[in-house]
Amino acid sequence: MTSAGEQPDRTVLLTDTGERPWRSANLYGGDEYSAAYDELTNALGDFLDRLAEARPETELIASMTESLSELARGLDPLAVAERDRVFGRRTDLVSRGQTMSPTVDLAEVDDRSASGTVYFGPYFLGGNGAVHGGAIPLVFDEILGRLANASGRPPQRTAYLNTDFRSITPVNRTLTIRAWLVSEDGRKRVLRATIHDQDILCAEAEGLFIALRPGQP
Ligand SMILES: CCCCCCCCCCCC(=O)SCCNC(=O)CCNC(=O)[C@H](O)C(C)(C)COP(=O)(O)OP(=O)(O)OC[C@H]1O[C@@H](n2cnc3c(N)ncnc32)[C@H](O)[C@@H]1OP(=O)(O)O
Repeated sequence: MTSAGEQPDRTVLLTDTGERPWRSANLYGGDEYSAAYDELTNALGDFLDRLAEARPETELIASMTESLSELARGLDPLAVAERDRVFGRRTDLVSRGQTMSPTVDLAEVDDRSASGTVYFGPYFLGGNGAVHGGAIPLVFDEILGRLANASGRPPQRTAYLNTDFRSITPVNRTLTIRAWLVSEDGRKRVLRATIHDQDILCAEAEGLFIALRPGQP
């Protein structure tokens, strides 16, 4: 633990270029708008990570609060209907243009499986170096949801998502994530996923996804 005033050890957090591992190469090949939006969500995620690590003085807290409030006020008149929003809807971006869950960077994806990496920064810390137990199902829902919805399948919703925490999931490490289709029966699709820290199984999950009927919300 770092006391107030000391610099936290960033050596495990940053690459030699000074970038956080999960903040690099975030494009699958999007357009200029996507690239700009990606930069925005990267900056926001980076801010959240640094805020989570910091112990600012009262004066800085007040000044950051004012800056953030001003930015929020600037966005107020720009609110649009859900279908027209950008946040979380950019499938051409590795992050999907969102900061709610850590970026799941999928290197291999086919109709039945997906694998890649995930990196939980300090924002996702639960305690004692372990990722918050709520953030892990979030990532499983993200990868299983993407796989369930892949390859032109009708939109799916998660009916259940059962997670087993097998050992702590460490923050600030690049972890391996895998997901695969287990079975398909009419509208029901069962998928499983794992997160590993090298050869250590951190967590695993099973999800049931149901294909929505036309008009079903
Ligand atoms: C930009 C894009 C990015 C894309 C990338 C996006 C990534 C993120 C994806 C996130 C996805 C989500 O989190 S979605 C948000 C979280 N989930 C939800 O809010 C879902 C809330 N629940 C529902 O809406 C509903 O319960 C449904 C749709 C799941 C099911 O309702 P339904 O359509 O009426 O179907 P129903 O007849 O009840 O069930 C169909 C069959 O499934 C079985 N079944 C249903 N629920 C269960 C259950 N919990 N456990 C066992 N079995 C179940 C039934 O017994 C039945 O079996 P049988 O009798 O036929 O054998």
